Parts: sequence; C-alpha cells; structure tokens
Amino acid sequence: MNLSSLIRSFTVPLLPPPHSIVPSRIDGAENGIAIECSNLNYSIASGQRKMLPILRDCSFSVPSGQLWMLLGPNGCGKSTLLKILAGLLKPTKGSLHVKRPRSFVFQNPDHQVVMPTVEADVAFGLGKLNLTHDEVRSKVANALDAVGMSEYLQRPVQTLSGGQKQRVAIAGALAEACKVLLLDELTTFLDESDQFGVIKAVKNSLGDSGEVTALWVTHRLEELEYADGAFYMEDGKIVMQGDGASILNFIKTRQISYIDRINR
Ligand SMILES: Nc1ncnc2c1ncn2[C@@H]1O[C@H](COP(=O)(O)OP(=O)(O)OP(=O)(O)O)[C@@H](O)[C@H]1O
Repeated sequence: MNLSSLIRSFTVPLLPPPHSIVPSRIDGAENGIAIECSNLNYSIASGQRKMLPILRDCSFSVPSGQLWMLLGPNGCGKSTLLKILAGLLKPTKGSLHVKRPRSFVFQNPDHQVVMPTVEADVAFGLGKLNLTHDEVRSKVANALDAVGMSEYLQRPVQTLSGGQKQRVAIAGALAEACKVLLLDELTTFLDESDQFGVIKAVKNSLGDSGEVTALWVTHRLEELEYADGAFYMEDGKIVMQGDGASILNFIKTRQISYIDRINR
C-alpha cells in the first residue's frame, strides 16, 4: 500500500489539490522530464515572527525513466525536499512539476504495509478504480513480478523482512501505475541482502519503458553505483549534481568527516 492510497482512504486530504500547490507550470516539464524544480524554498516559522530557512533555491530536474539519488549530511533537507515533491508539504517559494501519479515510500515500511497479506496490500489502492477481479489480480501479479515478490502473494505481511515489506510498498505504487517513486532512506536499517533486494526491485520497476522514475534518498554511498545521476545537498542547497561516480568523488574530497560518520 502506498501513502497516497492511505491518505485517500482514511483521511480527508491534508493539502489542497496538487494543481493548487504550484501556481505556475514549468515549461517543457513533460518533455522527457519527470521531476523539475525551480528555485524551491521552504521555511518554517521559528517564533518571534522569524522564518527558519530549510530549503534554499533548489533547482534541478530528473529525466523520465531514471533512478536518481539524493545525498547529504543529516538535517540538510533531503526528506523535506522529498515531502514537497510528494505534495505533503507546500513550498514557501518556487515552482515544481512532478509527473502523476507519484508515490512516497517511507523508511519504516510498517507505516504503509498494513493489510493482512501481500496480495491484499498491493491490491488496496486499486479498490477505487472499478476494476474486475481478474484485472486486479493481473495488476497485482505484474507489480509483484517487477519487485521480485511473485511467490509471496499469499504471505502474511508480518512474516516479511524489512526489505521485503519495502518491495511490497513499491509494488503497491506500481500497481496504481505510479509514474514517480519518491523513496526516503529505504535501506538505512536493512542488511546487505535486503538492501540490494530493494535496489534491484527499484531498478527493475523502472524497466525499459521510461514510464517510471525514482528519486532515492540515501546515506549509503555504495548505492551510488546504481544511480543514473545524483544530487548532493548541504544546508538546504543542492551544491553538486552529476553521475554517481562524480558525486562520490565530490563527497570524498568535500567532507571526509561525512564519510566517517555514515560508514561507521
Ligand atoms: N517541522 C519542523 N520544525 C522545525 N524544524 C524542522 C521541521 N522539519 C524539518 N526541520 C528541520 O529542517 C532540517 C532538515 O530536515 P530534514 O528531515 O529534511 O533533513 P534530512 O536531510 O532528511 O535529515 P536526515 O538525513 O537526518 O534524515 C533539519 O534541521 C530539521 O531539524
């Protein structure tokens, strides 16, 4: 199950409809670009009528069909940026375009994989689509196949590992024809085998169609080799973007202490 389904099913919308979040469209955003932001700012009130800037003039784009990663020290604003892209927070200033539907997957899968079985969880968001039983089964089967979980169809979700639950959450998004996956530190608490299971599932979900795009927040530098591109943030700003190797090199030369901290 993905966050959008949960919000739609159990709560009233937390924010105005997506089209009202962004007053202006970015020209050309549909031309092979899945995510595009221009001078995005986000500040919070910090008492005494002061505003505390969290994001400062973030501008970037992610091409359709690619896996991009977002890295940076604790507290630099990665999750905040992802939540804005998901429509969970409203930017203070700037404009953005994100292809729809989009799904946000949490670090802790227990927050969104909540139905009794894998099949029920992946099918949850399809309930609103007026599909036949066979259509639902087919969409669930295809989504589970994409994340390598076909044989887990009838499994109770509480018997899954953390990484398997992440893959079920991603399958829920894919079943709903999600175009953009926003993935927030999925692998932080996973062991190596679950970590690479989830990365492989995301890469496989992107496939060759160019239809699905993923933005992946991570602290684990070894994951950069799977990225088509990456951004590095500091203090609310995007200070570098490039391919995985150049970002890795940049981090190494920029912040030896950062490497020490996240690899300890
Ligand atoms: N509602 C809030 N009130 C006060 N400060 C906030 C709020 N939300 C975020 N912040 C602050 O904004 C900054 C960015 O937070 P964010 O969670 O986006 O960072 P992050 O890069 O994802 O960090 P981490 O890697 O530790 O998850 C942090 O300093 C955080 O304390």
